[in-house]
Amino acid sequence: MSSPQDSRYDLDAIREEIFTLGTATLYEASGMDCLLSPALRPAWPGAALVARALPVTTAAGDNLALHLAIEQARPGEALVVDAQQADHGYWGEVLTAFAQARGVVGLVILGGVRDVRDIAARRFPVFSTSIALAGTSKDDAGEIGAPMRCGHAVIRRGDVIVADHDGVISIPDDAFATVVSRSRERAEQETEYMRQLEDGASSVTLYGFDRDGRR
Ligand SMILES: O=C([O-])CC(=O)C(=O)O
Ligand SMILES: [Mg+2]
Repeated sequence: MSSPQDSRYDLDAIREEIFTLGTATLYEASGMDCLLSPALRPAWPGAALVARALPVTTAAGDNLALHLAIEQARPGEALVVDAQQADHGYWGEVLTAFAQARGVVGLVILGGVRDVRDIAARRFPVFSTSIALAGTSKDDAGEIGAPMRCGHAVIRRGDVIVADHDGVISIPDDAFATVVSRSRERAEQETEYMRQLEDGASSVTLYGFDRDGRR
């Protein structure tokens, strides 16, 4: 299993470039089924995340697994949680403070969060399917670290999670270097397209069509 320790890819060195490339470019360049649910949205404007995934599954309406997962997480990991998309406040300021103290760097949760003003003040990146007030029980230990399916993507511990204003993707470590280099090429090509469009070119011609829409 890959992990932050044995990874070949230094995410810290490339984080700013990944934020600039963005999930839309990384996803298109990957050619992979690596999209998590489009229902996942940032809990505060400007939240962005590049980190190693620690997959977690909770019972609906129960957040004990999140407390346990923070204890088990390695610094630099982000929790990627299937909380059954239930509208409960599984996570808030208390868990954010605990996570930050342990070096956990973000949260992606198919479920609800609360205390978003305080989470934003702490600059802790959170992506959730809802903002929800309802509390949770603490009865079920859930599953921590096991591979997790989300849409067409399967998320394993140590996969690279990228999340921003456009969405959330998950890329296996051994594919990440190729995805980044293809993304750089794609971004360069789009910069050139933009230059030509601003000079009066048409996207119809740039994409290789004639005026009747034929290639
Ligand atoms: O208390 C909870 O279970 C969730 C929450 O609001 C917090 O972490 O602050
Ligand atoms: Mg709270």
